Amino acid sequence: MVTIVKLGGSVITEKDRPETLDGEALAALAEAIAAALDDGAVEDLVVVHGGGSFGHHHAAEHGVSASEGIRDVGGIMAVHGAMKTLNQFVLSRLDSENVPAVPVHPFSAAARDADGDLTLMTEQVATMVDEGFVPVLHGDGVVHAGEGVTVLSGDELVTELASALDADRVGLCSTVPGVLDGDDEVIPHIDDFDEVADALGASDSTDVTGGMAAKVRELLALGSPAYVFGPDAVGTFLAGGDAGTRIG
Ligand SMILES: Nc1ncnc2c1ncn2[C@@H]1O[C@H](COP(=O)(O)OP(=O)(O)OP(=O)(O)O)[C@@H](O)[C@H]1O
Ligand SMILES: C=C(C)CCOP(=O)(O)O
Repeated sequence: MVTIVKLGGSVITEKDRPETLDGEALAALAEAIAAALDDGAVEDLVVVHGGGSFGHHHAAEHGVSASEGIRDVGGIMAVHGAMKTLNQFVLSRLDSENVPAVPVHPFSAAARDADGDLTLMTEQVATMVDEGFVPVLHGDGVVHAGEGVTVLSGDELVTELASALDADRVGLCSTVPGVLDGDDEVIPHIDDFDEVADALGASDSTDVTGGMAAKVRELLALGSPAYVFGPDAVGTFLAGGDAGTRIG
């Protein structure tokens, strides 16, 4: 019974201030994860986190996105280094809650072909889970045939991992309480992109990977239901309840 949860970069960082952590938000999420593992609500857990003001700031500055690559090693390392720093904060916060969290840096475990299709190594993630660890992956740079290095979003990692590990539950925790309609009400269920396309926009802050529209698209492509919810609902999601918007 594998659960995958993505901690949105816009939740765990102050997205409009470069390389600024939202320590309180991260601590609350780490506590909720620890509680769900302690009381057995979740058995096998994989955590992914986004870029927030660590990844997206450097990606925008160096002109790299999920489709436009760069070859300048200084720029590549600025993005990757910032993401490793954020990953260290997440690991350390989970460790303080006694969650057995270990890192996986996707830069060294993934590649895109010339069409942009991703290959991600997942054997190590599966073995970590089998051995009782909680792997923590993150949005990163990825080597891309013909482009140099492009951005690999945490959302894309979530969908890859969900199929590879045959996940039972997938959740994206963002700043919003769910996917919102034109009146800012949470849409309880989405099973068709076109029905909600008009309401789906980009991110409010610097984000090179596409905001809510890209998330909904990726999650609809999954075989299993996925949820988009706000930080207050992470416990409900981990406990197996309906949180925010169900997609698929
Ligand atoms: N219809 C919509 N419903 C909800 N949010 C929307 C909608 N359209 C656009 N958004 C924007 O999408 C944002 C969520 O996407 P974003 O990629 O910024 O979040 P994240 O995954 O938490 O961050 P990161 O990409 O850094 O991990 C919301 O904060 C909001 O600004
Ligand atoms: C910008 C980088 C490096 C990470 C993007 O991951 P996301 O925040 O999940 O879209």
